[in-house]
Amino acid sequence: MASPVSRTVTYSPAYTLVPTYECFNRCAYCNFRFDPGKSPWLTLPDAEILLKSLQDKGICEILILSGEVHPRSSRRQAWFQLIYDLCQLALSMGFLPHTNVGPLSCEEMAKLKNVNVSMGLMLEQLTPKLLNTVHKHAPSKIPEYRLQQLEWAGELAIPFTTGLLLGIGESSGDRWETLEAISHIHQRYHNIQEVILQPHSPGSQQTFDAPPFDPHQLPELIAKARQILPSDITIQIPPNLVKEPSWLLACLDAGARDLGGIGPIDEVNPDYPHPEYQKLQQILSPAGWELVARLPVYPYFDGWLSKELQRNVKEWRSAIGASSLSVPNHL
Ligand SMILES: O=c1nc2n(C[C@H](O)[C@H](O)[C@H](O)CO)c3cc(O)ccc3cc-2c(=O)[nH]1
Ligand SMILES: C[C@H]1O[C@@H](n2cnc3c(N)ncnc32)[C@H](O)[C@@H]1O
Ligand code: MET
Ligand code: SF4
Repeated sequence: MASPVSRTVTYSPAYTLVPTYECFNRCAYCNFRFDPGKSPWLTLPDAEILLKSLQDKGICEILILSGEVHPRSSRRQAWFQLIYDLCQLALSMGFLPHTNVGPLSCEEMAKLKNVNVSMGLMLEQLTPKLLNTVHKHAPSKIPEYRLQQLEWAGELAIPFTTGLLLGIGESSGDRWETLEAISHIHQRYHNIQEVILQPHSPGSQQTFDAPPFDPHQLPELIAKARQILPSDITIQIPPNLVKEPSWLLACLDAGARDLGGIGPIDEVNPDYPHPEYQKLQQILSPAGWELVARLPVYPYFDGWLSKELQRNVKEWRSAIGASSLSVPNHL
């Protein structure tokens, strides 16, 4: 008898709030950033208006995604406070925040744990050679700093999302090393909920002149990642960056089980809109996959959250159980 195979693929109905697009780093592949001081910051009243318009629309996750203010800048404290306040506001309105705003101090991380159900930071690639190329002007991308974030998240018991950015000048050996490093951290702290395998996708703003990561290479990479990563880490692939239906299905066959946060705009890759829910269903259903909404925190981490956060999470889990989330209004 064939062994039973789970045919469920998940996604998170999400909306992205951007505290600021300004960033002191200049990653050569970035289509998001503005120079410091050249982009207004989101205000709390504007965020509240935005969030109000999202209530009762099936959106659960608020992804807080930001450009970065230098850790030693006199504006760092105000930047951090805005992020904290946005998370608190989203929570008070019933949403579940997930913050990915670049490297944080251990103290900043500890504070954000109180207002986030999970957090994230892409490890991207561990090889230091990228500091001479795409990350030449991006001090936040020093690999050891980023690895340390994963460890601090472990020490602080924060459910964490990380991932690899593919096709930015790394070799396949570099990819295995990065996956192995994630695997080691997870074996020590058991804090990594998912790993995103993100194909570099050129946009209209970037300076890095390289082709997109060839999605045809993804299934083999996913299969290898599945062997390296512990089985309780989910592999996520962004469906807007793997356009071809047959390749999306090949990625699932290879072991990917999550499509990440899906919402009206992919702020990181604005030239690649997220597919509509119905479109995804049309691709997945005939192949026997069921597309199921999930929360930004995986169930086995609920116990790591404060009682207050657990209350919000519990409500969303029963809403999902009643499948009121299966077709978000905005998709
Ligand atoms: O729409 C996007 N969501 C991105 N997300 C959102 C992500 O899919 C969800 O927030 C998590 O799966 C939690 O539900 C990220 C989250 C991280 O923690 C780290 C990196 C990313 C990258 C992206 C991204 O490029 N585009
Ligand atoms: C939010 C995450 O998105 C990734 N990121 C930044 N720019 C691009 C791009 N052009 N294509 C794909 N991913 C990108 C970075 O790894 C960042 O950490
Ligand atoms: N600046 C952060 C990083 O690169 C998150 C947003 S990137 C558009 O990790
Ligand atoms: S990828 Fe993130 S860190 Fe790099 S320039 Fe863009 S916003 Fe800044």
